[in-house]
Amino acid sequence: MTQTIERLTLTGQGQLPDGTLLDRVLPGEEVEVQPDGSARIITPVVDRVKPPCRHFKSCGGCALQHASDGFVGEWKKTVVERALAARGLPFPFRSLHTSPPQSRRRARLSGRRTKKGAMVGFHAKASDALIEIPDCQLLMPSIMAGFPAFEALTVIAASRKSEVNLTVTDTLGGLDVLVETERELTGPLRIELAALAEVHDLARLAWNDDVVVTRKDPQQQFGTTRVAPPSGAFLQATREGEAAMVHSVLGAVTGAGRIVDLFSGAGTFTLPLAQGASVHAVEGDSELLQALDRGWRHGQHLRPVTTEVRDLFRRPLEPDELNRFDLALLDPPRAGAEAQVRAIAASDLRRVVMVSCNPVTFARDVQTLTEAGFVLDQLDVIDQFRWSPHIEVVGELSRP
Ligand SMILES: C[S@@+](CC[C@H](N)C(=O)[O-])C[C@H]1O[C@@H](n2cnc3c(N)ncnc32)[C@H](O)[C@@H]1O
Repeated sequence: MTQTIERLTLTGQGQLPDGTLLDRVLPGEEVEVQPDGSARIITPVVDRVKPPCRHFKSCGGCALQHASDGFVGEWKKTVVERALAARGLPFPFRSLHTSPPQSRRRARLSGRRTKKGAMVGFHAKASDALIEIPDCQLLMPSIMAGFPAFEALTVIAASRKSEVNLTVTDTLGGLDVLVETERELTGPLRIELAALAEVHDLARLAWNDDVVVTRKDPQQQFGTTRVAPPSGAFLQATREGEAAMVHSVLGAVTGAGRIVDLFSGAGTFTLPLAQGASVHAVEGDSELLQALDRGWRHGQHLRPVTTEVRDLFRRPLEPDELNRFDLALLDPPRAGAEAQVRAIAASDLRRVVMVSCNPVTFARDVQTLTEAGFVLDQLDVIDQFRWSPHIEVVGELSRP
């Protein structure tokens, strides 16, 4: 029976009128559901394109390679617009950034031992099956060139029964690799791993919570300042996406001399902001703040930066603490910043910039602010997780 795809869900799956969810389809397409639950496309829409990566059908790393960039961009905009409309909020869209192919600078890969050696890749969607990705179109070429090292590490770290996780990050010094494994780090193993890092020219190699060797500074460039975040630390997914977000944030803070950067991480926004304003960076992870502080101390021509380790879900900055600043920037995790936003609503702050990776919690938090007199003035949509359903936004809010 031929049926028509009604819409895409937030996970990028196509939905039929009876609620059935299908992968790799687009709204308006006529399909037949196959006995294995996959879709046979009967009538494609014009937005359908040939997936650029040959692994797309099997690999779970991408969900939307069958759609044109134009379609994906419009769809991501619509997801944000609908999340805001559901709360009666406007969608003052200004710009859309889409990161290019082969630009992802951080990835969490899985590795497994095989009879011949090891395989490293992404999992198939919702499956234990591991897919090798020699022609991946997502990851930076520098990460693709690191696969011999990842495989050699997997041979050491994994057993035939257990998988290992490899968090790999492209840094200014080369690849930074964190191996998460059940195998314990012993003295002889440490020597073996240090030699492996040498052979493969890794910048840094960490084994669970231990840094085995730092051969080159695993730094990132935040504005004019270089920071070496801890192994496996959060980092915006692409340099291009980060640049677009920093550009939006800097454009939104004109004239603000004292800024509080909430959920600051290792200083992605703090340090570019510190080129023109004094910044108080607040974050729950002390190692990230130590890295930020070290970067600031080595930076040049920066205004004062202070740091504070604080759980902003349990102990948000109170209104009297917020009133010391001209503007608050927030970049919370997916759960949003409910408690912190309530405190901002009750403060005297008149300018807020919100960065978010979840349109649903973003809309909830914006609503709290608009109920306290704020207006969402403009919004930039950032697609740095290309070909995935993830969306980032930067919103600028003010109140008279
Ligand atoms: C989306 S990241 C943004 C980090 C930074 N702004 C950046 O762009 O690199 C969210 C940050 O919130 C921090 N975080 C998560 N839960 C927190 C909490 N309850 N209190 C304070 N910080 C928290 C994480 O450690 C992480 O650095």
